[in-house]
Amino acid sequence: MTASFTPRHPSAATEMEWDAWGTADRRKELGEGVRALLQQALGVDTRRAPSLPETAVRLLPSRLDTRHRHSLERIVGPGHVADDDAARLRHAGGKSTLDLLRRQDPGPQDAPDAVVRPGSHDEVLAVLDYCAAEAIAVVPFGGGTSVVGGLDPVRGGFDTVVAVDLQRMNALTDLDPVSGLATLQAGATGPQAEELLGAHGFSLGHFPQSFRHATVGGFAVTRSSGQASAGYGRFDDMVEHLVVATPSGTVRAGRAPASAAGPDLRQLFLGSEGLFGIVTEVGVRIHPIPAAVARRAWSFPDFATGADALRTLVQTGAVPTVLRLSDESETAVNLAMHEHIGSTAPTGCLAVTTVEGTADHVRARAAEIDALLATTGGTDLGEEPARTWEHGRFDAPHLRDALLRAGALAETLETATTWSNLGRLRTAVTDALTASLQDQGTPPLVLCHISHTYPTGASLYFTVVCAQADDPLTQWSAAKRAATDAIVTAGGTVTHHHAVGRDHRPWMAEEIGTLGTGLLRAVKDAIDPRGILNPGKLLP
Ligand SMILES: Cc1cc2nc3c(=O)[nH]c(=O)nc-3n(C[C@H](O)[C@H](O)[C@H](O)COP(=O)(O)OP(=O)(O)OC[C@H]3O[C@@H](n4cnc5c(N)ncnc54)[C@H](O)[C@@H]3O)c2cc1C
Repeated sequence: MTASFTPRHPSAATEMEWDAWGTADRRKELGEGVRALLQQALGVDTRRAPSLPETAVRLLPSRLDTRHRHSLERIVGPGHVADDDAARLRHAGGKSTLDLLRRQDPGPQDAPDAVVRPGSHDEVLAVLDYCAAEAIAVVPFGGGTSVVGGLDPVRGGFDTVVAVDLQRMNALTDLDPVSGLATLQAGATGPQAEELLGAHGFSLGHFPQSFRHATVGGFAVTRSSGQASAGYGRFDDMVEHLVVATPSGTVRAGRAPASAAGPDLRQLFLGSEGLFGIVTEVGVRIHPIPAAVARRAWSFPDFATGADALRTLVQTGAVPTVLRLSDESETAVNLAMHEHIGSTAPTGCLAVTTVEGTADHVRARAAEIDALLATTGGTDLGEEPARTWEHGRFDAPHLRDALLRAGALAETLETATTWSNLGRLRTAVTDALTASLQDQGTPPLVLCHISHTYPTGASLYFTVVCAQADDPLTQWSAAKRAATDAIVTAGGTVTHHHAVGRDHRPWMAEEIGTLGTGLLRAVKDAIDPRGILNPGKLLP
């Protein structure tokens, strides 16, 4: 701890809608033109029933008995244990399309029996101690943005399950500007972290699409990757230390700037998805707020040429802060949504680069990047399309809500592989999604982009839109299963940044092998011998 630092809390976070992404003030509706297009091109029945009001949803009754309620209140304080239906419904799952469809079920829906909101590391420890002693399952809850079923209230053989929500733990507790290090409590959301660091002239540089609501602890335990990952790295690259409350005590993992004192314990907790403990504090590398930003958009004649250009950039070391490439379909859809891009952009594949830093760094690096992309098949589209992308980059999930309300099925999935395998994997996943949904009578539109790049490979992010079938949960589950099987067969990872949760769990043994899952199971048994933490997720 830096001697003179006084911990600071940020402004309050905004709470998401119970049945949609984000807050109501950002809600979007589809224009008549888009609805007509969905009807004509995909056969979407845009006159489907309107969404269910909250008053029509029934939950299974809470099983938290009065004794447990009073005991938990004694630990976290009165007012910080909620077992009313409004709180339980808002903690019943994450924000995948399956989650949002499940919220439309009049019920009875399953939900955690109560929501517990501790205010300190010691309170988290005491809650875990109590739950282990009383055999109560615990689902750690950050921002509630999981898209892989990581927050499902799985009881795992226990009678009672509680969500432990970290929203009260959102302070900046330490800052070392000389070393470029900050310590944040795990419940700070993306905007709260930026507000706290921004007051000191720093930024975290982590901007996933879920930035507005996801938390620092959630980023760590899901190994999140933000849109500026080319420049600032994945979240797991940024973590200097973690403090974790477990049913067996406290673990502090990691030491700056580096250490050779045995295996790196941080790696056990990064990606642990709440199975090994509750992360209460995250020490992160921070950056001065950039003095300058250069933005540029490019058009490539096809995806293969564009991907090759990105590879050349990354392997040459001329890496921008943001680097992304949309395929032909995604570019065409974006053009349809933003007519002003369409007036200047040729068809093909849109790429966006931004470079951040000091004015001199930005000028030199942008010139290097521009020269490389111009000689690798890119046509310079100027700054405007890149600005348009940046402006709307956190809003796409609202479009998904509007599509779902209009009778379309819309969902995303992601993977990563080596550069040499990228084309094969993209084709395999696109074909699997198309075949599965076509067979179900709902031919899809499949869009793809690259948004995270490495010297050895890149991620692929797919967006799927089609008409909703009568049972959209079964429809999407079948398509997702086909896509994940194709990913595994074609040599991709089951997840590049969304994590495993409940949805990718059936493929975990193929991903890391049976000895690998056995090793993780042994760690779990050592830390959480009663198995109360997040049952039914990550480990098969
Ligand atoms: C619209 C949308 C866009 C997204 N875009 C991106 C993206 O660009 N990049 C990306 O990486 N991800 C993205 N995601 C996925 C999601 O936002 C990330 O997985 C995020 O890191 C989760 O953080 P959270 O605070 O919301 O965690 P939650 O969703 O609350 O929890 C996720 C998992 O972590 C566990 N957990 C949460 N906090 C803790 C803690 N402190 N200690 C232990 N366990 C904990 C939970 O039990 C759960 O299993 C997106 C999701 C949505 C809905």
